[in-house]
Amino acid sequence: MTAEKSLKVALLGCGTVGAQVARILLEDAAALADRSGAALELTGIAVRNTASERDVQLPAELFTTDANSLIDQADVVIELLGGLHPAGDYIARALKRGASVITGNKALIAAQGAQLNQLAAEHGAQLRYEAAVAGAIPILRPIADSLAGDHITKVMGIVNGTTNFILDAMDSTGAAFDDVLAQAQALGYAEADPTADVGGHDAAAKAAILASLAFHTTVSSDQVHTEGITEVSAQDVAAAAEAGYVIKLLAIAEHAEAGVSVRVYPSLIKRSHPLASVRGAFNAVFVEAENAGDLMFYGAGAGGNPTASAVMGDVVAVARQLAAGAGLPNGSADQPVNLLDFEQITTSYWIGLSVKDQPGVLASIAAVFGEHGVSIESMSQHSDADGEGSALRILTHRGAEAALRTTVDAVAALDAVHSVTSVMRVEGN
Ligand SMILES: NC(=O)C1=CN([C@@H]2O[C@H](COP(=O)(O)OP(=O)(O)OC[C@H]3O[C@@H](n4cnc5c(N)ncnc54)[C@H](O)[C@@H]3O)[C@@H](O)[C@H]2O)C=CC1
Ligand SMILES: N[C@@H](CC=O)C(=O)O
Ligand code: NA
Repeated sequence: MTAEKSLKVALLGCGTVGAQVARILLEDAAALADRSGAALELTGIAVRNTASERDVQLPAELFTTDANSLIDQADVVIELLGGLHPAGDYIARALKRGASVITGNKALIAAQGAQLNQLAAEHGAQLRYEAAVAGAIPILRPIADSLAGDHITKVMGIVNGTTNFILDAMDSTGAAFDDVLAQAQALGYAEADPTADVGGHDAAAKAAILASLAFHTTVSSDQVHTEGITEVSAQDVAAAAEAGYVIKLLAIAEHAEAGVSVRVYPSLIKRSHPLASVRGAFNAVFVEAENAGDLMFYGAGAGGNPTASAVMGDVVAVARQLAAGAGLPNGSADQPVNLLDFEQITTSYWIGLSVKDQPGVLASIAAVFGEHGVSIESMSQHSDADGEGSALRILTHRGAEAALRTTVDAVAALDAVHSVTSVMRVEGN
């Protein structure tokens, strides 16, 4: 079948993801036209340097440094530059012209998604960003469309491939943090500035987008409590493994009666939990909804080809709408929600202590927990590596974050305690 309509597609960026998107647009042109109902004509690729060497061979005449001219003649703009500027300006320019936009830029959407969605709606354009969260995994459309008739109560998952790759390698091979990060960068998983990955900010942007769609509201990344994995040591990983746990960087968005909480932190989960088996740069997202119950989405969370697949899914969806001449409402109604302070959330703690090996120590520590109303689920004691004292590991029942923190501070102040060697939250118990 030959498509009668033709849509001009402008691509901004030809890095890890952009190059694969260009390849698919050119290689799969016939199939894409069939599925879209319109031929997708790649009119140009905006880059910084037209003469740069690239991994994918693409026709030289497509490259330009003039992004604005490309945007100004496009029906569809694919933004794969990353960063807030100039990506945000280019997207706004396209939407104001009524051109639809596809992006994988979670940092931008988590910061300015509400304004950009508004701009799209005002100009009858579409803005789609499935690639921005959990790479290839279809997660935003299931949340925004398939579950639109339900009430989502919780979204919890591993949404950063780089940190999962690092934590997995530390767990399975005992590899050092820096070596594994370099591998993740070479494989195209990491952000241009990898501190966005290891500092938890990339996952926080994704958590904000997930919470916004799941709870029909606007949550921005600066409202997400964010802790990265830079403080997770090889000793933490080994101690967790010994106790039957694995450490994962989790993004959690919860809608309870008291309000909404959105947070990212490294967390212990039991080895038997499905999230524990998410290896390498894979991602997995659990969604709990009132009527649907529990759903799990799993797949490649990063990398050029997987992410390009999500981009292309959005391109075809947009093209179908444009070919059919139909408009599509963007996102869902913005409802105000009460965002909880991080101190108000409930979680359980796994605490490692180095203590003096003398009578009465356990009783004094247990007393502090009792005084703060935090109950202990289990406690184990081993000799310290240096034989100077004892290593204690305490798992608490769920309690308010504020109470757990004050308890740790009070325990640290005890004479019998040399140091607090690790504090980590436990999820999925
Ligand atoms: N790599 C991955 O696994 C994933 C990436 N993403 C997102 O996709 C987007 C692109 O990511 P990657 O392809 O990995 O990044 P990248 O760094 O490999 O590619 C970006 C390209 O854009 C170019 N660029 C930046 N600013 C420019 C400008 N002003 N004008 C022209 N060219 C410019 C850079 O030189 C680079 O070649 C980012 O928003 C990223 O967060 C989303 C999901 C997964
Ligand atoms: N840097 C990100 C890329 C995908 O979003 C990651 O590691 O997950
Ligand atoms: Na996705």
